[in-house]
Amino acid sequence: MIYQSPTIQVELTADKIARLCFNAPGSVNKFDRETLASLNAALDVLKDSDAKAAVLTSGKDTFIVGADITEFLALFAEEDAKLMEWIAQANVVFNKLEDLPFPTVSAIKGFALGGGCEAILATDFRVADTSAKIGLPETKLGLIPGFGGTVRLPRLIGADNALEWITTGKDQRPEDALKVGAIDAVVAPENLEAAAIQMLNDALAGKLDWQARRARKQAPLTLPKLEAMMSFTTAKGMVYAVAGKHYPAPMAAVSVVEQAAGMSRAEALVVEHNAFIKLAKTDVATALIGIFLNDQLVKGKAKKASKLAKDIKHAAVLGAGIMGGGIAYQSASKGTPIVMKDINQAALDLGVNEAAKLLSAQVARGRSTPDKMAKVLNNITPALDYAPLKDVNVVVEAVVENPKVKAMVLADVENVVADDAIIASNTSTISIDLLAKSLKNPARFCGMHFFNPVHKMPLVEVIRGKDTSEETVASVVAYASKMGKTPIVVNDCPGFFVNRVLFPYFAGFNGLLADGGDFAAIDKVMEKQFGWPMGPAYLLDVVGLDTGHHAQAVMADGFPDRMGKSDKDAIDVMYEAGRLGQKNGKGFYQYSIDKRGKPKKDVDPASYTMLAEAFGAQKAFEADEIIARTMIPMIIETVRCLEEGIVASPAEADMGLVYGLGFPPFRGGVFRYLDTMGVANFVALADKYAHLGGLYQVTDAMRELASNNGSYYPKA
Ligand SMILES: NC(=O)c1ccc[n+]([C@@H]2O[C@H](COP(=O)([O-])OP(=O)(O)OC[C@H]3O[C@@H](n4cnc5c(N)ncnc54)[C@H](O)[C@@H]3O)[C@@H](O)[C@H]2O)c1
Repeated sequence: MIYQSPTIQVELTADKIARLCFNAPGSVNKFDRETLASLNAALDVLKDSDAKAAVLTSGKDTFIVGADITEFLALFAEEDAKLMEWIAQANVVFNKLEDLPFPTVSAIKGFALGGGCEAILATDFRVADTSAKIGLPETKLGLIPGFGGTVRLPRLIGADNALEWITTGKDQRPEDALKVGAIDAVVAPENLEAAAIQMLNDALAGKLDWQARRARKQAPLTLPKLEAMMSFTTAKGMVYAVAGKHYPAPMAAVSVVEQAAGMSRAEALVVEHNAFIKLAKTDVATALIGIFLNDQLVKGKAKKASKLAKDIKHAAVLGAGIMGGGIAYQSASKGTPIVMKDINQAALDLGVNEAAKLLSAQVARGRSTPDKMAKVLNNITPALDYAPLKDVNVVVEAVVENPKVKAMVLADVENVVADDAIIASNTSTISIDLLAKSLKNPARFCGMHFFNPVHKMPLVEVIRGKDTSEETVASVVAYASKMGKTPIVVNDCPGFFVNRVLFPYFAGFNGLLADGGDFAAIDKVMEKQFGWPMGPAYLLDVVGLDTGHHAQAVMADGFPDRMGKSDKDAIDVMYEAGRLGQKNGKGFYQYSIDKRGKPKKDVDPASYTMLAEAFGAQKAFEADEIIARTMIPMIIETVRCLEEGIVASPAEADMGLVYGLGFPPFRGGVFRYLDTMGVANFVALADKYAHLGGLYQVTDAMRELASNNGSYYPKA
């Protein structure tokens, strides 16, 4: 051993080949400050050793997952000079690696992402095994690569390919990385190090020109002027169309590569550093990094829960409708066989057909095989009676949203399943404590609230009733995770968490319409400016105005002071006119089917006439007022949920909003949004609208936090 630290060990073989192994304590390697410092020291030792060549490898299942994102928020809060010092020092280390006086190769398995990818770019050669996933995901965090990724990658694989990698941030499969020349070989895992060392021996024997390789990475990009102009202009157009105005990092990446194209390595790195620092200070980067960290926290909680969880080997779902069919598909495709029970053969056929359709689409896109598809379908057992449920570990009830039907079904189920089987309900509005009354053993019962469409929406709300046992909660959390979903645990209340905060937002929207607002104009502001995937009118049409109408009544019942209403609102107008939304082709908008068979939305003069009859002449509202009047009620209700312990932390609330409702990720969620604008500024804004009613009244605790200049997330 010629060098050893807690994160890196270097040994020299008899042939004088140095083996630099990243092997940090814990499950993965990452570039935290300690590892960077250690790499620096290891390279100093190597440089002065009698090594003839070096291979970089990992003692873990993966190579290096990237920089340590948990260090980012505190680091980025430092002043520019400090941040520049950190990034410049990191680049001294990566340059040192690239400039070693002998050939180098990376032996890559599993993830080599972000800083991990930038490390392999600094070696002369790269060999990956079939498990490798390589990429530069920094733009997904609102950043660009900062350890030379924007400099080395374009010089290695060409500007077009590099921009695609960097602006999409996607992991690349080894065969795709090989195709563009990002790596030099793909081998079976058992041959990885031998193949890497063979490459070094070939370089030492003069069969591979490692110096020429190195020189190319350090020289300016050779692109004819016209071609360069075309290439960067096209990239900018495409990137803007995909990323949009709210996500500046991908565009910044294109500009950096363009600006640095004719520069030496040293000059190009300075361009990269400056752009990195600018992005690191944006609210967007803070929000996206915050989401990453919150996601880790939620996943950590789920992992902890799995220790207390029952092993779910076999599941059942009651109801083969929109939700039941989706739940069956999701469970089966993630490896938990499921019985799908309905009272109606036609519904069962439809459920199985829907699953088959989703699977065929995956096969067509090359994401699955007919073999796998058959296996998943075999994992779904349609049933018209309860007999096949007697051995399942969990039952998810997803029958019609009717308390009486649900009570009956739950009681029946409890009589059929094993004593220790868990029973969950996918109800969207009915109190879990109320439903629990129909069970003999309410400890084994909780809510498991999926979102529509189940296969796409990442969130599952797990609702703890007052009698639910921790083992039940943990088991349902573990089952949701196994289904590939992100579970957050909330306490029981009308609307649970997500719908409880959504309906105040709809109330704000209704208020605007009652004052003459134009729903299409409101949708435009909320989509284009605030960043929601759909504005409130469109969302109501997609959810269904019957569902919206019903849920609104449940919320009014639960929170009469704030959500009770005496006047007819726009939801009532649409519902009473039989305009149920997308499902019957008419809601706020009207719908037809386009050439590709997708629903197409158009403005319908009839709905304007109806709204004008109910609320009088139209009035134009400024974008700021539209945002304030819809968002203030949602924000205050979210805060109330935290204060009442419905949701456990700002992090989980924000993940619920982002994953369950599509809250704009670049804003990070309600609590991040509040911290970014300043709680005091929000309170002042809400006070301006306080005359609009209870939903606009901030809580005492918010006011106190504002006066103490406090925040919901710890200040970095
Ligand atoms: N659709 C959504 O967007 C959505 C979202 C989240 C939660 N939910 C909730 O999920 C549940 C189901 O909603 P859906 O939209 O799938 O409804 P749906 O009407 O599409 O399906 C309900 C199914 O239940 C079946 N059913 C009725 N009584 C039954 C019984 N006794 N035993 C077995 N099956 C029975 C019906 O035949 C039908 O196939 C509801 O509680 C709803 O509130 C719906």
